[in-house]
Amino acid sequence: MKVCKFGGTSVASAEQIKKVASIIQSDASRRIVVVSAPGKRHSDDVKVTDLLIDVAEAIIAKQPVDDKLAAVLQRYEDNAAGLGLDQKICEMIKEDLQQRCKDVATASVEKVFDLLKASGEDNNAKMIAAYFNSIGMAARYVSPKDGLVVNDAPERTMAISQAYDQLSALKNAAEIIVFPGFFGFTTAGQLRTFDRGGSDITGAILAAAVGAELYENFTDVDCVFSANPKVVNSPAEIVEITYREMRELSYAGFSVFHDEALMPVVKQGIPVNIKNTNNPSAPGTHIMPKRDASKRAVTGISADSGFSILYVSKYLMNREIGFGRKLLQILEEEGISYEHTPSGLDDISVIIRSFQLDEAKENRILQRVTEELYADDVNFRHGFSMIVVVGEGMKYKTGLAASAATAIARTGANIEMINQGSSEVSLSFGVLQKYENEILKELYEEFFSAVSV
Ligand SMILES: Nc1ncnc2c1ncn2[C@@H]1O[C@H](COP(=O)(O)OP(=O)(O)O)[C@@H](O)[C@H]1O
Ligand SMILES: N[C@@H](CC(=O)OP(=O)(O)O)C(=O)O
Repeated sequence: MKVCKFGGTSVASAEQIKKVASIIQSDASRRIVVVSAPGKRHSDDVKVTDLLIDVAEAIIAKQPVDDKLAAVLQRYEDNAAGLGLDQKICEMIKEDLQQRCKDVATASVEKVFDLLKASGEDNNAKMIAAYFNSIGMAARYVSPKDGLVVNDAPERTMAISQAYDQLSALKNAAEIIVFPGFFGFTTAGQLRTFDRGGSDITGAILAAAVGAELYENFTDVDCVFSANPKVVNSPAEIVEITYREMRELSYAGFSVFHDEALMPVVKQGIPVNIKNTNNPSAPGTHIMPKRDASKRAVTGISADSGFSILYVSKYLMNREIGFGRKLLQILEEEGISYEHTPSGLDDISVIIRSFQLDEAKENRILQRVTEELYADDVNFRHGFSMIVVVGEGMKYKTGLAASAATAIARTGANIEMINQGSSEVSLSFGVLQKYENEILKELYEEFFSAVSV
């Protein structure tokens, strides 16, 4: 059996939802359908999840929500009309949204966001199941309440082992299951959403739970490209990619597949196929445990902004036992995770996602590192991007780092950080954000021009 996830663009309009139905009808092994909230219908459109975030923000600010709720409802009304569905379903969605607004009147900020955001996929799954039924497909909406069990706050939302046991029963369902992506419930019944883009994670959890033969992830591009198609013109298509390569690429900028969606399928070796709802006969990209990496050293190049560097220098740091641990402990106590820690004899840099920092935290960290670790110099710098060159074949290719550095030098950018050491499949560069796109284009030229895929 196959589990199919349809992203926001695939369920953005009635026309798109009709494509989803025919994709499911065309292959009897497509038994579980995971859906996102309606996404963008065109580049200037707003995703329903973002409209719901507006509603949540208004609730928190104690401002009127009626216009904002109306904008959400309008999307469902348009879709219901285009699908020929009874407007009763829109009444049901309106009541659901009003009830959620009441339920969160005195709730914490996190709960307000979670409950409102999750309604996007929940109501869409109900509507899509109703549409499937209306055209004679035996289908049933299933709530994440019936098995998608997640951990408690404050840790980031993740499915716990109980979820896999409970959801495995879906493999015996007689009907096609329509399951909303993006959220689950704790054992105490608390709703929690995954990170943005998290419907990919729901699909992966279900694929693992039922032991699917394939996890199909439908989006709006024919395949995963070797670089972001919005930056590089007509990048090479990736036909096959390993889990490790995909993990590295989706970590930094390959927004087409969420990096947390790999873990559940990797554990069971379930292959993933990224496909296009608008062109389902295209073979797409296959993500698999292993592949022949002899043809090309580099598989893809990704880039992501929003990084900060904490730089610490102290003479004879290399001889001081426990210096790194104490430094990282200070970050841990501030609730900060880190990405890389390149170091020299007397210096260490810690690369951090900037959204975790604020002025007060930074000042506390600077003060503690100075006073408790007796650092000679400590500072934060912001506005960096990470560029990651990825390929299973890289370890066999000499001079690759030199070629990458030369390509970056052509843009005039200074390399602030290089990290190759531990990962066998990636080479990362920290650079000033303003050079990101130019570097991506230069690196693409360096590794992909004049080579056939
Ligand atoms: N390397 C890449 N390959 C393919 N798509 C990419 C890549 N990097 C970024 N993208 C973008 O990811 C988008 C699809 O992901 P997403 O927005 O999550 O879609 P969905 O609506 O299906 O969830 C594409 O439209 C494309 O612009
Ligand atoms: N709707 C949620 C979850 C999701 O996965 O969406 P999409 O499939 O459109 O990336 C979001 O916008 O984050």
